[in-house]
Amino acid sequence: MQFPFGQQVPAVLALADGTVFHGYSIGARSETAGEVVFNTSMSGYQEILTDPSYSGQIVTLTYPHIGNTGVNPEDVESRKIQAAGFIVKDVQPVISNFRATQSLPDYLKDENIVAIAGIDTRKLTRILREKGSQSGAIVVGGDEKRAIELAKACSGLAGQDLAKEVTTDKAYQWTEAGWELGTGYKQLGDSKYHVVAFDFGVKRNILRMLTDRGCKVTVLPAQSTAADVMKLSPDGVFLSNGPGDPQPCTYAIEAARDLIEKGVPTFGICLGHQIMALAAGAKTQKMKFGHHGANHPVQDIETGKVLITSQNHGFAVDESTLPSNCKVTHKSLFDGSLQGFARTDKPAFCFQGHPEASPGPGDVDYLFDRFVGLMETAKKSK
Ligand SMILES: NC(=O)CC[C@H](N)C(=O)O
Repeated sequence: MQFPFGQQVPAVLALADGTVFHGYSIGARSETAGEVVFNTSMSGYQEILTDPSYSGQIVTLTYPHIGNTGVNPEDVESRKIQAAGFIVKDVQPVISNFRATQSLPDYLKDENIVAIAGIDTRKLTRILREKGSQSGAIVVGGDEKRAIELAKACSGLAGQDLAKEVTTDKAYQWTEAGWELGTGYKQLGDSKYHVVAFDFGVKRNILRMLTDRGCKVTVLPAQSTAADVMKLSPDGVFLSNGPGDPQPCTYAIEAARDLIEKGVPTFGICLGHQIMALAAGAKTQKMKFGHHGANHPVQDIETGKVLITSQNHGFAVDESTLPSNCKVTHKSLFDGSLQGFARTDKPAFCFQGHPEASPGPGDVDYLFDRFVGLMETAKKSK
């Protein structure tokens, strides 16, 4: 095996089923455990690492060459790396990108993230697809026994409320808009709407997509109540993405139910979609290996159009449990699972995938316009 960074620091990855992979460390010299999931995106490793929805998960990328474009301080979806660990096939020793300020391995080391390269990620992905996601552990130094022990001791994500772990401590205003070559991130111009966003682990690009559409955004901690939100007189409420199991987030389910009942225009993404479903009385369940990638086909049921979407979820709403005041708007063409629904009695809708992409295609960004449309209609009828 060739070690591209000179020094060979062995590392081992073990799965809870006892499978072991030997490779080399490209991050912190430590150990980590988490649920191992595979992501099929070909680019966007920095956005993936910093997506708070990956908290508690060790991510492996199916694309084999990672690190080619280095990292930069702009392409982050939150303030730090959130994934519990990282697994890749080959890390490139040469960085080629005009925006790069650091190599991926140096970034992983600086952020104290345990990561392994040089393993057969295709074999690993096949195991996860066939048997389903499972716990795993990476141990730098290569102690197989220790890695198996750690993997077996890691309990997985079902029943875990991680939204309250990753959320902001305090409310804050968000004014950063989309990125442009030459100028970088723009700032909010004139604002037309005030959106209150629940931070269950929100990705920054979601907030930028709202700012780009003239929304002034106030971000609130996950455990804020409907009364906290109403005090801010919002035109709309946004329920963010986030890690872990939606079911134990009872505080969020209750707040969402109250706000939707009051008729406040509401938009939910991913964990926010699951919370909106639970608030409506539907049920969620753990998926076998989830959806993680930037190339997932989803059908818009109203138009029949097929959209290529970004996805990152391990739980899903059971469509058969949706009450009659919810209509299905989107479905996955990979496995037929529910991807979006709208309330028929209230101005509220949600999407399981990631319309903000980052990384990924922008096929579903019209959902942000739909949210603005709901706020506009509500404003006019006031
Ligand atoms: N990206 C997300 O919001 C993920 C939602 C939830 N944690 C899941 O895995 O299904």
